[in-house]
Amino acid sequence: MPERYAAEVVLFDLDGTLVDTLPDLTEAANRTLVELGLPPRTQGEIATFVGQGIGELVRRALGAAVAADSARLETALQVFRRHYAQVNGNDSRLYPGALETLETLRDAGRKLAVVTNKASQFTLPLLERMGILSYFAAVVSGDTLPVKKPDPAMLRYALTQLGASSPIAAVMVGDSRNDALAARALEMPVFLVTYGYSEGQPIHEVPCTAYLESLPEVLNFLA
Ligand SMILES: O=C(O)COP(=O)(O)O
Ligand SMILES: [Mg+2]
Repeated sequence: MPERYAAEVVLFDLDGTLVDTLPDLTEAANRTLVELGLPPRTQGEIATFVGQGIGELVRRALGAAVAADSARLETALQVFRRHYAQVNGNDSRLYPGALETLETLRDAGRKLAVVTNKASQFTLPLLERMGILSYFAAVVSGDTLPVKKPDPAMLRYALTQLGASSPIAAVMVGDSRNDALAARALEMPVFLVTYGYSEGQPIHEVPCTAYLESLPEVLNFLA
């Protein structure tokens, strides 16, 4: 029997954990690259660029040489925002079991929050479009605070918003080292899904409380 955690709060990462956003991120990135006269990227490449927000995604997609030109980088970011606003959600899908997991947690009286490095202009419409916005009592996005994960401030902010008594009363569920480092800085248990993006790093190299092959497995760890 695994150890069980009496979490009053469950914090969820978004991209690669709740929702497979890679098709739309790839489409927006490639529309951006083509518009700028640069070669498109494969979905596999883009997967390794996701995790630290759209600024990092665009910088990595451009490549180091082009991204070193700050004016081009800024233009590319604006172009990406325009394209992603158009496609955000078109081909994104909830991962198997995500909806059922949120339902079960809510029905058990736990408070849920999204803590994502995705910019808020994209986070809220995506949650709405996936039909899951109403499950969350708080949504902390990549531009809500001056810092992003792995800085633990985003998690702390979510706990404050939910009125959680302490980080020990919460667990985090994510797909990358950014999630793991942020949670571990607060000594919060952290579960990593093995189907996400993990910025191209083998997920089993990232220390965590336990790995989840599917989202509903988190229920086995909650008291
Ligand atoms: O926007 C990103 O790069 C990743 O977002 P996430 O924190 O929901 O994985
Ligand atoms: Mg993620």
